[in-house]
Amino acid sequence: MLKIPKHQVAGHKASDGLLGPLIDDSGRFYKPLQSDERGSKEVAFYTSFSSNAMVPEHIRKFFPIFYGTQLLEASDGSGLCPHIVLQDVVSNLLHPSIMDVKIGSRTWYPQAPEDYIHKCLKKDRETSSLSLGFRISGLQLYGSEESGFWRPGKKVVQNLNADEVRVVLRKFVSSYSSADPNFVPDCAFASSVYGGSTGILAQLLELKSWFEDQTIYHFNSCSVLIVYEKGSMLKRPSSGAVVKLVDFAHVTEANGVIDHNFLGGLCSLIKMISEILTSPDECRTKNGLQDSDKNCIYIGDSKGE
Ligand SMILES: O=P(O)(O)O[C@@H]1[C@@H](OP(=O)(O)O)[C@H](OP(=O)(O)O)[C@H](O)[C@H](OP(=O)(O)O)[C@H]1OP(=O)(O)O
Ligand SMILES: Nc1ncnc2c1ncn2[C@@H]1O[C@H](COP(=O)(O)OP(=O)(O)O)[C@@H](O)[C@H]1O
Repeated sequence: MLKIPKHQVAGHKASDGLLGPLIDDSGRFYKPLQSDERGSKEVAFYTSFSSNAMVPEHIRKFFPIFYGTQLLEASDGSGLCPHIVLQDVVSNLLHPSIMDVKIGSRTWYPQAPEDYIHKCLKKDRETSSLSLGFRISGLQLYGSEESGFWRPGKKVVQNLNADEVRVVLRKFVSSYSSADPNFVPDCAFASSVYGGSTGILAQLLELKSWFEDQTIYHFNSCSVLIVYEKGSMLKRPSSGAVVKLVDFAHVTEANGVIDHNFLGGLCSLIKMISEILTSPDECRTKNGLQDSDKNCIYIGDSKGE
């Protein structure tokens, strides 16, 4: 049976009669094709990517598996609508902590209509995209059985400045997560989630080495999803943290040109995560009290939509 995903952190959502993705119990994620060219462009990307022999095999793990398209009853009640059928990358997780990081200081693509470029430019300027080369588009952090999930509002998350983004990347791997403004990130899981030979940093570096070479696609406005199961982390120190790329509605052909925009944003994210690994204690003062100026950035709760 199709249902609304519980763990979707950004993008168009299926609720209140709106068109959005659906999932089922078999581990598939059904993303409806938007009525303009965005849907068909995303299908075209997945079709091209799936059969492109120039894409190295080890890079495919960074993309959800593509199972074609399927006509399904749309979530908004408008009737049958084609959906892109994808691997649901969080289907095997009970308490996933998820971060959607939109990569690139520029989220528009050169051939886009002028009004669309203006809309994107405005968002890029008002968020950390311009200063950092990426912005957090959506976030959910699992705290504990008692506190459940912390899902700061979409606009609040997107409008974080560079310093606030730094703190959120620390909170993402901390043992406690909440909207409490006094919450000081302890980075307790930094080494097991971000670090290690298979952790997030290693995966991002592997992806980066491909982006240093690949001149097939420009991944405009595409996101890196960072996911790990915190529930199990509380019991055993193995996070199974993964990086997946999502949202290919604005991918364009690279025509032999490096995707500098994506590569630059990726390098910036890598640098920030590396810094957390080299100084995980930065958020704690020597006597254990919080440094309220620097570390206790309150990023609101789920009412901030
Ligand atoms: O707010 P809007 O109306 O610009 O909505 C954005 C969408 O534009 P649309 O309205 O469909 O043309 C926009 O769609 P496109 O990327 O332009 O296809 C995104 O869904 C964006 O969400 P996110 O930044 O990817 O998480 C959406 O942004 P947020 O709602 O997350 O700000
Ligand atoms: N394959 C997937 N499996 C699980 N969740 C996904 C998948 N693709 C996207 N999502 C979730 O949906 C959100 C929005 O996806 P996205 O493709 O960016 O949609 P939109 O085009 O509406 O912006 C992501 O932040 C993530 O939470």
